Amino acid sequence: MNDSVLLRPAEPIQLAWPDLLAAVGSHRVMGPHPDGVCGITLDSRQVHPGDLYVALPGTRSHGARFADQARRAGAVAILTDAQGVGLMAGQGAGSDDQGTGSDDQGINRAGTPGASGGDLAVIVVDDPRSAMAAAAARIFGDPSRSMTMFGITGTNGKTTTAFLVEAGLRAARRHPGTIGTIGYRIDGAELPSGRTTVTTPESPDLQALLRVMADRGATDVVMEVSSHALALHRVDATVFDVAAFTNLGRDHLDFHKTLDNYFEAKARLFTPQLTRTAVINVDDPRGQELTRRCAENGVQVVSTSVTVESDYQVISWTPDAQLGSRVEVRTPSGMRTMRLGIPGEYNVRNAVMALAMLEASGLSFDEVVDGLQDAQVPGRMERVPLGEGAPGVLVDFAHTPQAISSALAGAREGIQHNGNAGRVICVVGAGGDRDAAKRAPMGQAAAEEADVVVVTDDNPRTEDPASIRAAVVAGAQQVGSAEVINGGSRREAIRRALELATPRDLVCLLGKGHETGQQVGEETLPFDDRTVAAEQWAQLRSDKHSGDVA
Ligand SMILES: CC(=O)N[C@H]1[C@@H](OP(=O)(O)OP(=O)(O)OC[C@H]2O[C@@H](n3ccc(=O)[nH]c3=O)[C@H](O)[C@@H]2O)O[C@H](CO)[C@@H](O)[C@@H]1O[C@H](C)C(=O)N[C@@H](C)C(=O)N[C@H](CCC(=O)O)C(=O)O
Ligand SMILES: Nc1ncnc2c1ncn2[C@@H]1O[C@H](COP(=O)(O)OP(=O)(O)OP(=O)(O)O)[C@@H](O)[C@H]1O
Ligand SMILES: N[C@H](CCC[C@H](N)C(=O)O)C(=O)O
Repeated sequence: MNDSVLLRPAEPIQLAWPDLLAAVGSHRVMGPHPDGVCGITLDSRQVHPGDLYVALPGTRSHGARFADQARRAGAVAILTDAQGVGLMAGQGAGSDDQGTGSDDQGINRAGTPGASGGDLAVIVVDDPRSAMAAAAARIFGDPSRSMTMFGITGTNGKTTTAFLVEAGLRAARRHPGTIGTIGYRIDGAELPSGRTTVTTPESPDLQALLRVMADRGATDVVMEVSSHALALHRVDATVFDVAAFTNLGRDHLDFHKTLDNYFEAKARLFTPQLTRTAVINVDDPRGQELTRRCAENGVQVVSTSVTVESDYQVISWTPDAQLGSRVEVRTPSGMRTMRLGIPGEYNVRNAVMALAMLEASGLSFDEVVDGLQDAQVPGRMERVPLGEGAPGVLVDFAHTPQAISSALAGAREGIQHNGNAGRVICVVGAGGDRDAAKRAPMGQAAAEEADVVVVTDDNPRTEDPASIRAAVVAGAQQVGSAEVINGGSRREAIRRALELATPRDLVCLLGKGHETGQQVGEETLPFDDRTVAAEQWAQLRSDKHSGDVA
């Protein structure tokens, strides 16, 4: 089944041509005009009849190269940049150009023979991603304006905080939609096309999804806003009532190049065009910087912290025996106490941030607290029960140096609180085709916190797994205090960790969290850390049993 069909609104949509042109801003137009458009997409393979096809420059290609495919699938117009026009002309895509294009804005016509995308109208703009976002919001009726919108950005903690906000909203009997790394849900039920490969969808998919959510009765939407999304204008034309900044750490420098660029991408969210109220973790120095900027640009700020003076300030917190914690927080409405079911100081931060977001939207502590206390997040410090005599096993999505430190520190606090002097054994690798410079720091972070580090593969994608492992091992070996093992494939490494562990130890499988597949080359093979841990434990027991019998 084609996912995009499911994410389109049930009711047909038609945006009149002049309204579309008004939405995209400054432009020039070539070719005959259709009456209007019924949808929008940036992928020629996803075109529905009546769509506007947006031909974007990409990292591998330019969408203009697929204009013919879009036209054959029923696109009635193309939105692109000057480069796209040139490419379509070069391809002869517009061999049947009637040359009847008009200049609606009084700007020069391209006058390029054959550049109109054939019998299609071509709208040419300088920044097709911004224009695409504005057009998408308009085509789908500006759905973000009819719901309370929560956005969360930051290197780590977006998914967790989104789950906490969702749980608080559901406790308050609201009907939240959610959009993020773990898919799309309404009222907790996954949408049929819920499994996604991106955290924040491209604007045509996002606006269609928001329309679907609004039509299905969502009162609120909680969404993760990645730095890619901000840099690539995926959330332009979406207005967030409340947006949160969790932290900035090392990730995605393959895309942003420098930490400052990465921060600037995130900072875009905290401007009046996108956000009304900002909830900011001011323990992070970049959070302090954002607070200063908001004071200048007029976005209202609510601050949260564990260590410095703030609006929502954690006064104390203690880990408890069930890998949870008890938190005392001073809020603008008084002192509050919560018992969280998720461990670690970082989850205290996430929960306080979620509370501040919910109260900023007008809800009260009493309405939301049960949700915050009960929330669990798939693949985040998720325990894998293996039965009697087995070591503790947990699965976590930590795939940055900071996340690895936080998760392992949380795991250590949990077992120490239990009066258990067992070891923390960490299985960790780094993803291929992603920021290579984070690999050694990831190994280092693991070795600083764990007693044993079994280095393995994450999603190798198109890279050589052994070279990725070597980089992680090199970082881990710099530390000197932990035993570091090159554990081979992920299945072998999980087995090795379980073999080494005593029932008092805690085995932490990091990096893949909720993921159910492993990307190897261009393929995604079935792989779920939770299932593989259970399978390998059963195998070890059976091997041991046959050894005993023999
Ligand atoms: C780095 C990045 O963001 N890449 C995005 C980019 O792909 P690209 O530049 O490689 O595209 P391309 O292959 O050169 O193709 C150019 C254009 O032709 C179109 N095309 C291509 C082939 C075809 O047959 N027909 C067609 O129309 C493509 O849709 C594209 O618009 O443009 C595509 C659509 O225009 C995106 O879907 C794609 O995101 C991919 C899926 C991706 O994996 N992105 C990741 C890195 C990402 O966005 N991650 C963030 C961060 C997550 C986190 O915080 O951890 C996220 O929000 O998920
Ligand atoms: N506030 C935080 N500070 C530091 N580490 C955190 C924080 N919250 C979560 N983590 C760690 O980061 C991992 C990923 O958390 P989560 O999925 O909530 O973040 P994310 O920002 O959505 O990540 P991604 O963008 O990669 O999907 C967790 O499994 C945990 O190890
Ligand atoms: N959204 C993140 C997820 C990384 C998950 C980890 N398992 C990996 O493959 O590196 C990314 O695409 O970079």
